[in-house]
Amino acid sequence: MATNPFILSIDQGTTSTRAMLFEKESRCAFVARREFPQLYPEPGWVEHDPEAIWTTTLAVLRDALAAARERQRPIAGIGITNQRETTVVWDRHSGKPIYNAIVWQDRRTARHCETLKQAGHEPGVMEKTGLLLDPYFSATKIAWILDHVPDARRRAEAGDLAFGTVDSFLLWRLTDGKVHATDATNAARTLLYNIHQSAWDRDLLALFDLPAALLPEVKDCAADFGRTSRELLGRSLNIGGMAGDQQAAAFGQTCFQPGMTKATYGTGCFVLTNTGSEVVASRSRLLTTIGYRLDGQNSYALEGSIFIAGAAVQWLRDELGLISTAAETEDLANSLDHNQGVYLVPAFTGLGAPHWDADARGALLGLTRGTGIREIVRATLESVCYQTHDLFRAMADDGVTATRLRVDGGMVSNGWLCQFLADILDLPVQRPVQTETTALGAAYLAGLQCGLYHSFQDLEQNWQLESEFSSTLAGDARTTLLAGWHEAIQRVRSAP
Ligand SMILES: Nc1ncnc2c1ncn2[C@@H]1O[C@H](COP(=O)(O)OP(=O)(O)O)[C@@H](O)[C@H]1O
Ligand SMILES: O=P(O)(O)OC[C@H](O)CO
Repeated sequence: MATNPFILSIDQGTTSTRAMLFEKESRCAFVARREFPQLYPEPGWVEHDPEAIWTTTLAVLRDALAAARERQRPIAGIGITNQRETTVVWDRHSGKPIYNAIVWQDRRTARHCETLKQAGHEPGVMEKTGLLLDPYFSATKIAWILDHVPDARRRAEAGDLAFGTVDSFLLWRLTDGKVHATDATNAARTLLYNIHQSAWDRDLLALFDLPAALLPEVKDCAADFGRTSRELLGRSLNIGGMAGDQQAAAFGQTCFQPGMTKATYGTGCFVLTNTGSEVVASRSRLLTTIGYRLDGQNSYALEGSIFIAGAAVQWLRDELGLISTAAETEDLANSLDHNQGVYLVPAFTGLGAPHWDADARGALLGLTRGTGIREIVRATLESVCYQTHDLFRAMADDGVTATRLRVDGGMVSNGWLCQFLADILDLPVQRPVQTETTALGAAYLAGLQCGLYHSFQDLEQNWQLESEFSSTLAGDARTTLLAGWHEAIQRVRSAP
């Protein structure tokens, strides 16, 4: 292996695409980032143009390769991590998508899911996939495309079309159509993959009326995913790591032992607890998912998914105009001793775990004549912490208890948020030095595959604590705050 190489990570997220160069010891040496348009063709629909996903990926990749060249450093391998569940169907011959990418947040298939639920299919689906019948996941999105794009179903059955989550689509393009593959963590979010047998499931394909010919091969998270096309990048680089972004973040946080838990605060918030080789079937409407697969062995996780976290701060900035930057929220929240009884329930796209109430809508409660910007901002940050608390309570009901929480994502630069989180969870909250853990996790997977790392210990020694936040709140104050929150949640539920 060449000396002192970088690992290149592609992080294709919901609102932007990033490429980063990592040093072996986890320092990020370079970041390129491009945003791309969010498309809302109808209420409740969210789409991306797959060509925008592709062109932003190519642009950030080229920037990262130029940065490595400038520093005269080789690239050991590429890791890919991605927004999960988002669905692309493309023509195998031309490589062109036949419809826009239907994004994980899209609710257009709510009725399809409801029909399947009414017919009693949810318990069987949950048993095999660890997921619920919700429009969040890929299967009903694929069916929608086949049912609405002329001739798509026939072409799918003839083997002319390919389905992939964003990782697969990018891999196909990067390898010039040579590789149609995904990894176990992304496959586990489709509603078509049996997480016990580690195989696409024929009965699930029949239930959603989807031909197997659409599907990619499923690999380990550290595996030979092929090489980048020389025509495309001028270099043939090994793609050796792949994982959905939340699983990659848990890997980047080195949550390798059962019980270790991370929460990533970006657009949404996703809490994952490692459950090791044990598949914990949630009784509390959390998701069971594959945390990572290495050497053919699954490590499982319990997941709580909150759809709106940082997006609520963006709403304060862009829709309400109450702040001009997200960072201002810290001082505004800090300037109050108490929330003054004001609660925001940011159910802008319904409620995720553990409620899964697609029809709930947001509300601001407890307003008085004295309520101002500071109270609303504080209620917004508090809502992110209360939602996390509800996930932890659900996990505890499932017999999974965390003793501390590792946090990452754009929001955790907000120290007030981290402190309130520790107060409400009554748990130590640990913020690492490297909070770009999603991209780092993909880099670690690629680094394991190319032999830059040899064991989990190599990765664990990279993890460094930046700050630990511990609860300073008295128990009865916590109980009172949570009682106010739960009353607010009841007020917005569509069917309490
Ligand atoms: N200091 C801050 N306080 C509160 N929220 C913040 C702060 N900085 C960023 N955010 C929020 O974090 C989100 C960005 O995080 P990021 O991890 O980049 O998200 P994503 O990868 O989902 O696009 C935005 O929604 C933004 O509003
Ligand atoms: O792109 P992010 O960071 O908002 O993450 C999206 C999740 O993967 C959706 O499940």
